[in-house]
Amino acid sequence: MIVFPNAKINIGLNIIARRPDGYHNLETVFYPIKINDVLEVIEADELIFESSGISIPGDVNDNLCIKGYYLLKKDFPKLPPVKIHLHKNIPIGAGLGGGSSNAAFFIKLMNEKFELGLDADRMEDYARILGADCAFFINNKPVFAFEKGDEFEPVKIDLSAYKIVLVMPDAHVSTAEAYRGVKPAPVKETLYDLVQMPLADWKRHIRNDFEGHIFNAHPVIRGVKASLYESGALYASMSGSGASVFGIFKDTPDLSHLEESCQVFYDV
Ligand SMILES: C[C@](O)(CO)[C@H](O)COP(=O)(O)OP(=O)(O)OC[C@H]1O[C@@H](n2ccc(N)nc2=O)[C@H](O)[C@@H]1O
Ligand SMILES: Nc1ncnc2c1ncn2[C@@H]1O[C@H](COP(=O)(O)OP(=O)(O)OP(=O)(O)O)[C@@H](O)[C@H]1O
Repeated sequence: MIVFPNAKINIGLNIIARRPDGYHNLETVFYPIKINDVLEVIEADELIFESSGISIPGDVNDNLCIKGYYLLKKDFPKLPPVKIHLHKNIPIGAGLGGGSSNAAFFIKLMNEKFELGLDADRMEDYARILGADCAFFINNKPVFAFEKGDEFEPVKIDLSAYKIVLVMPDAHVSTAEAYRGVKPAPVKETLYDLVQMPLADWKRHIRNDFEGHIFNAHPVIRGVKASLYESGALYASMSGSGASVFGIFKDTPDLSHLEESCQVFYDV
């Protein structure tokens, strides 16, 4: 069975408080975008993980698909071994939730392939264990997220009339690095209300709290955001913990001046 895990962007990201468990409470809006990996699972004699495309740093046993397999295996001991092939297109260290999406799609795939009978809520519960971003990808619809980013309220946002462009500069930011540098603060107005404003007003009201210190550490990312505004973006922001930056445009912009140093994904 083959599935196509997609990426997400964060529209707004406010880090509100540090939690006793070391994580942070936040507010964000997750919006799915059309940059996809390819994930194939077939039955095999032993558990095997292979990947192609962008190389994935770290130990194979830390791959979120393998972690997902062992998580399900604990509760479903009869699960047979599988061979997992992941073709990686979603940039890593990008704030696009690629690994998290792989984990959630792996759970959904296993549920369907082996008829585990899990409903969406139960799959979200498994996904939450693997990472804060993972649960969103179970339903994979635009949502306002709060707590660790793994509790949701539906939100009505439809950007289909616009062109979303995603730029990945030559910089990588790890999520842990991003959280280490941020000062949590309560919000004056909840993002849940702010995203209901007209898109033209987002620029003045909707922020990503990671941008300040990440832009200082990686000025190239600040430059990309400025370029997107200069090219006519109605709204532009770093996604999640970076390093990718998205712009929302009325019409597809000409970003050829960025293409030498950055990877540009049009109309995602
Ligand atoms: C930046 C975002 O992508 C925004 O959507 C997410 O908050 C990150 O979610 P994620 O990559 O799934 O995060 P996890 O893999 O669960 O955690 C990675 C590290 O990020 C930090 N972390 C993550 C989520 C959160 N609400 N508070 C945190 O402090 C913790 O230091 C944790 O050790
Ligand atoms: N399936 C996977 N795809 C990509 N990275 C994975 C995967 N499974 C585990 N990882 C690990 O996650 C790390 C990337 O996570 P990191 O949070 O730094 O980047 P990210 O792309 O911004 O992801 P996110 O937006 O989910 O936080 C990689 O270095 C890798 O070791």
